[in-house]
Amino acid sequence: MTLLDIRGLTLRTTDGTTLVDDLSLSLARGERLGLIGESGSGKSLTALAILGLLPEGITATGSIELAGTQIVGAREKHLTRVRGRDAAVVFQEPLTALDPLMRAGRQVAEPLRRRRGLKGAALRRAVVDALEQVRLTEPDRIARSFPHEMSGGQRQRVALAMALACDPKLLIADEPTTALDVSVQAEMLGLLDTLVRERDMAVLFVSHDLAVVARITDRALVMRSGRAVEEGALLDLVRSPGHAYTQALVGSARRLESALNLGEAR
Ligand SMILES: Nc1ncnc2c1ncn2[C@@H]1O[C@H](COP(=O)(O)OP(=O)(O)OP(=O)(O)O)[C@@H](O)[C@H]1O
Repeated sequence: MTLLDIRGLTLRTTDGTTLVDDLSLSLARGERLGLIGESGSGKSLTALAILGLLPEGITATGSIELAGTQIVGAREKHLTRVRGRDAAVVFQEPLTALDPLMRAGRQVAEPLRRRRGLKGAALRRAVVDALEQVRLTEPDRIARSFPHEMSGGQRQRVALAMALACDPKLLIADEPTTALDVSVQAEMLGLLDTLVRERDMAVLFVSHDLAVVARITDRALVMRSGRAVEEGALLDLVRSPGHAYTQALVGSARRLESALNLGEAR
């Protein structure tokens, strides 16, 4: 069953510049897709458009149907219902999602309270549970900490806990590990893979790094200058890129060998 269906999505600035041009893609429940392309190719804007979170001055035309709701042109009231329940996002920089002045526990509590109507002791238990699920040791201490008192990896886990809190059908991960150092990055990708598998969630994984995408998904769409240039199985894209741009991406993938090995192991 189709969960996300994007048809002819075009994103333009008010001065008429086209940033994403006639993009179409679809994702079934539980399915995973990588969105690959170099910086500026339109990946993040596409991810934001799915949640109706486009920045001021950028307008969308075309269609984005998410779990039966048309997102393009939807009222904020409808979008609020969709966010968290149907789709949630984890960004590259967890500080985008986290309020620097609020303890982590309160931030994780917010979606749980709003969506599940939990309060008091039940809410406190759910917060600790959510922090444990993202494998944060000492969840009680983390719950009492402010973002600046945590490591980058811990902050990203808290952001992931918030995104997962309402059990969304689709998790959009926009370069969620790029800001982390390599060993923390590998751990985070492993965790993401496990949590999403356990929950049977669909994933749209945005990255410029083929090796990273290969850890999470085996199908990808390649974007260049706002357009989809190629889509297919990651292994096929790596082994026989049909488009010169994909070829260049593959050529520049520093850890191509590991991408292939991981792809084969899946
Ligand atoms: N608020 C904005 N107003 C005008 N142009 C924007 C805005 N946000 C992004 N853009 C432009 O839209 C294009 C696509 O940006 P987008 O952030 O989607 O790319 P990306 O592929 O995600 O790149 P990165 O990996 O660097 O995040 C870029 O040319 C960018 O400069």
